[in-house]
Amino acid sequence: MHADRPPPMVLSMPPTSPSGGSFASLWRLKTYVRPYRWQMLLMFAVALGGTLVGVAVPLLTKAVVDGPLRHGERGELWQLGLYALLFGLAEAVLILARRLTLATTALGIEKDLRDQLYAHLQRLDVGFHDSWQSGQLVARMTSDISAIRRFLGFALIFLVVNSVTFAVVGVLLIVIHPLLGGLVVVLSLPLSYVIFKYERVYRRQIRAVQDQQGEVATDVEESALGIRAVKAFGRAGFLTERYLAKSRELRGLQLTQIKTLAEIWALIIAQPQAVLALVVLGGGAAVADGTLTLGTLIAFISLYLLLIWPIESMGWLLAASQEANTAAERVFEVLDARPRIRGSSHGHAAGQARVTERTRPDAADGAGDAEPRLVFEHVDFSYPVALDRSSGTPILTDVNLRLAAGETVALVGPTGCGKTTLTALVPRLYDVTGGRVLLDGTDVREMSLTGLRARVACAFEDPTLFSASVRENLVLGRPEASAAQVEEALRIAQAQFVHDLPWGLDTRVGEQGLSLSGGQRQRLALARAVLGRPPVLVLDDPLSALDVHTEGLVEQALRAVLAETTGLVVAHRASTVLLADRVALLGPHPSGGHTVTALGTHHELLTAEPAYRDLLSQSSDLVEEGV
Ligand SMILES: Nc1ncnc2c1ncn2[C@@H]1O[C@H](COP(=O)(O)OP(=O)(O)OP(=O)(O)O)[C@@H](O)[C@H]1O
Repeated sequence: MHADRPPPMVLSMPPTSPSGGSFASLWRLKTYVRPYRWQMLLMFAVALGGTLVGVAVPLLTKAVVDGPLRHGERGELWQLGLYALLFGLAEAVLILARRLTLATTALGIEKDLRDQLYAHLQRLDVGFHDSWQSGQLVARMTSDISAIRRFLGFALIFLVVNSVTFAVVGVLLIVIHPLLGGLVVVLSLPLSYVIFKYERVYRRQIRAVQDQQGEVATDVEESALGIRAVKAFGRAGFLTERYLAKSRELRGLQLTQIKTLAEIWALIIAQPQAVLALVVLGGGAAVADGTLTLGTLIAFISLYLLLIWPIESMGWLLAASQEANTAAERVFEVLDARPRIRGSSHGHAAGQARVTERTRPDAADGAGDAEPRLVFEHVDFSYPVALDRSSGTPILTDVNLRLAAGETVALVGPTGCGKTTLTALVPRLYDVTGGRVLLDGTDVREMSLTGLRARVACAFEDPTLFSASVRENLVLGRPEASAAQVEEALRIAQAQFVHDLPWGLDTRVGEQGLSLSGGQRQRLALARAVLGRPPVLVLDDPLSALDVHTEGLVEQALRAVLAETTGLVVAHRASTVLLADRVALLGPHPSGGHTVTALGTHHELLTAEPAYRDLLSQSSDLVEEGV
């Protein structure tokens, strides 16, 4: 890595050095090849058939030269000519069959691998995605998988076919003329050694290129997604510089890789030509001496010429194999990552594994004696800073909070104190590192993920809309929602503006669709969360992007929703705080991280907690009202 290179935009990076044996990762692809084994076998058989037919032609030539030509027998010539024609036709048909099977097989394996990688990425937890650059994942899904397809559909077949050609032709050459044949075989040994040496160097170089391609893809993606910020802050120049530096580095790495490849190719091309010159010289002398027939020399040279393309293509084939091996290595790095957040295999709904009286947190943490719906019990949390390390700096320490059914609690605290983090523990975007979160008495880790997420709906601070219709975006978490439920959710979130969009609820929004304002997006995200009236609603500053008038209307409707559901609401603004029955104030914990330092109604905290008053001091109307 260059010293002047900017630090990565992620907390940790996936492994970047090659691991395992030379072709260890390619070998692991066998599971994906197995369903296509018959097609693969057919491909090998057809390719080998084509090669053997090709080998037969020089032998036929020898028969023609040493037989009919030498003895002037025309009848035999016609027969041999017919054989040559049949062999030629057979070769053409076999090549056609190979190409047709190859396309469907290789594309089928590529699709299976890509589909599985995509599904795996969806299964992996948020912590994994936090620590991987998205460009690296995109590069693995696209260019790496294509490199694997090229290998399986072409390089692998020819590696096998070429090896068989070497063996068959090598034996035939020795049989035809042991001395010349032996010379050809012995002279090919140093070349094999040099190729083996180069292969290790090339492997490292190709991995560096592929990783750098991921870096460049990340830069392109970031600047495309963040184009508004880039323009607004006039940072296009800075980002272009950063991109150019990475692009230059990629070019440098590619040039080094090409230089290595060029050296291997030069050797691979020079060696057979030099051997051919020796064969022509030695063979010519033997024919002149009468120790070798002309037909044998022609057959020998024709057979040797059959080896030239396989030898020359070895450079390309080895390069393609190495590229595919490192590509497979990079794909398996993702496939091998295990989701750290999994639903319980029992998949039971709330109700089992109830909290005993002994383990219940203090009643002072809220919710009185009623059976609490949502409980944070001695919760600790720290973000995993690296894939292989389990914990970093504590963010939350010993958080205790109980929310009764139907109660709404607002989370208030200085910026960066962990409010959003605390809400993310409910739908298990992250798992607690200590303590537990209970929903209706069941540890959320003991529930099935589908069950849990059907009971908990969230609206995040940054409302993400997908490239899909408004309706598809709305029913994301509840595909079964009725039209009436969608309408109700739109009313609660004051998002009826969607009916005025060019195609109403069918209008495409998101990245490739119509651009919506921040407030509009926030209202859609809110409608998505309240759709189907989930038992637990987690809202991260739901009113932040709304104008005063809309805010009032949303607040009113949301109040009605929150009266019937249990709500955990991150509040930065005093108006949001007023949606809640009680407020949990987050502040520093003596042993690091943040915890709930005060709990009570808005008015209680205003009177008793100077820190709370300070935090809300900007909303002076509420402070005055409270006091
Ligand atoms: N994905 C992440 N990986 C590592 N650290 C994170 C991650 N997300 C947040 N943090 C860190 O955790 C801390 C708490 O962040 P969080 O977003 O929960 O705070 P917050 O109270 O919601 O802040 P704000 O009021 O500004 O929205 C911050 O120090 C932040 O840098």
